[in-house]
Amino acid sequence: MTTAQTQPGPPPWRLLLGYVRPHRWALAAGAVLSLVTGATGLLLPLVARGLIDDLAHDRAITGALLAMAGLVVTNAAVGALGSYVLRRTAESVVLGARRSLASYLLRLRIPAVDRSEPGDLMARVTSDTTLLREVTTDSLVGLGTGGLTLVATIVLMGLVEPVLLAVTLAVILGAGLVLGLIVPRINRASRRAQDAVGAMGASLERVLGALRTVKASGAEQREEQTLHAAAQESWRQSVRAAKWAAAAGNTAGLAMQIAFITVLAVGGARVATGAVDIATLVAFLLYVFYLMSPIQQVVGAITQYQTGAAALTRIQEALRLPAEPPARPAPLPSADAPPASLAFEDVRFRYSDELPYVHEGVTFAVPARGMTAFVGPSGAGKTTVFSLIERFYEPGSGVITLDGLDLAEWELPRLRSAIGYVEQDAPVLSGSLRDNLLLGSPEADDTALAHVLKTTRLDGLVARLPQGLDTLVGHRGTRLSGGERQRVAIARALLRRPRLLLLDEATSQLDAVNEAALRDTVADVARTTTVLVVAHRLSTVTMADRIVVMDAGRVRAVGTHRDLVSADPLYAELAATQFLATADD
Ligand SMILES: Nc1ncnc2c1ncn2[C@@H]1O[C@H](COP(=O)(O)OP(=O)(O)OP(=O)(O)O)[C@@H](O)[C@H]1O
Repeated sequence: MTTAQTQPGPPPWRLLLGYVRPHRWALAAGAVLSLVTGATGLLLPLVARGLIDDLAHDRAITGALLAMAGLVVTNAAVGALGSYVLRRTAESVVLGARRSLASYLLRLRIPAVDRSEPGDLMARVTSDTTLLREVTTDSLVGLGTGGLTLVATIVLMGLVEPVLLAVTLAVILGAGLVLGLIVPRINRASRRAQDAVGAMGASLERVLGALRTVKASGAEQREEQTLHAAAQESWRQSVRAAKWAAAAGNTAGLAMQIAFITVLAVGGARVATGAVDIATLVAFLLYVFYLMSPIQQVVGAITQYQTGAAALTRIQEALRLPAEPPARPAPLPSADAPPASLAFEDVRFRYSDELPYVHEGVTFAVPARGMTAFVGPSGAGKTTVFSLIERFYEPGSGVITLDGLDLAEWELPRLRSAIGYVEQDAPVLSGSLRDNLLLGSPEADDTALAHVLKTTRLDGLVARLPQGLDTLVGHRGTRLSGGERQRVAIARALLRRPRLLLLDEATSQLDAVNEAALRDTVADVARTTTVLVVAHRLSTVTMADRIVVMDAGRVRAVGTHRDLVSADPLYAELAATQFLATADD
């Protein structure tokens, strides 16, 4: 995915702190509860010593027993509570990351979506965010509690014997340098492992999105190889990360052993010269022993953080993709809203800097009300006209106006709420028929719904289905026929009572009866609103009020069917050869 090629941003921990900040008090409470659990654990030996003492001196042991029982119960209860609070906080951090990322992805600009793999984006929301869970608990809390203990122990060691502390710190510093070499390797391997998970998500999405074609092409085995290769790569990199993490843990352990031996040697020499007494050396060695646990904890936190940092970087990359500004949804046009007028003025546009221009100076004007058909050879830039009207892309130069106002001046939700758009492949979303119809107008009442079902001739289908409007249509509407999907898409757009209807006509899929009915519906709609159709049928163009003929990114002629057949050779040729004439033409 090309998000991986975006500029490096701020360090990932900043993003993590952003997600953790709303939960900082819960996290601190969890950390304090963990410390209290540790402290109550440390008290137990003392109470046990008192109990043995009481037994030896023939004293009543009830008090000591009660104290012990109380401590055990408190330790267990506080421990459980602490662990619950920490896990809950970690889940809340994951939730926050998922929500912000999901909201951001919905606002992505279409060019960013064009360059991304949906499966990889999905992996960033589902898999990468999950890794924040361990980072929050193990890394942050481990670093906090382990770091505090470490500093406290080092301060005490300094008070006991500064020279031996210097020796210990020198060994720790050496280990730190080795860790400095290992840690980036864990980060790199984790990053590659997560990228491979993303690649696997992308491959899965590609295969499952077109499983019928994959099967029909007998391509299962090749696709399987791609999926396996991604899974294998993730395994390989995770194993590599595990290898380096183990090396880091062992380096810390080894460093402590070396520190212990060095302190013993240097301390022994100092005892021999009388610089320190033997009791100081023993006390210092005990501290070196105590140092082990917080150091392991801090190193564990750092290595754990590397996996999280790799995930955070991937999340950050997705959050840096170009997105539309956040905006409140706009209300749909009222029933008496006037139809919109539209104009393109010398519009030049290309999909990206490396690609040739699709529009090389497109100019046309469409008055409010009536039907305008766009025709032209495949690839002439007709659908692109619609994409620019919806502001999925911005023109390189020239002006597009709706109601005389530059599209750039329109608030995006208000612009889109004025438009009903039926894409050529009429996408239907998984869910019920009702969900699909109400997608763009959740407030539409039953009367409006019934009316639209009738005009798009879906009423018969709904009546036939046992669950009626609540029938599930399957992933991408696979349980509907192509023609039904088309009519659902048109019904969805009509329910919005658009001031401008954009209809990218499918090249096939409607039978003659339904097509004639829809043609009547569109003609009806065009009496009250502005309708733009990318036309592939002669029956559509013959009823259009005006036809815009596009070729090679320019408008070559505008007129009625009758005018153009005689005036424009390309149109005459298209009319004769390319339009799909229907039974009743
Ligand atoms: N998202 C995109 N990224 C890059 N190029 C694109 C994109 N969409 C379309 N194109 C290219 O832009 C050109 C115009 O496409 P457009 O879909 O507007 O053509 P069209 O006239 O509607 O064609 P058809 O009648 O076949 O639907 C084509 O050459 C196409 O390959």
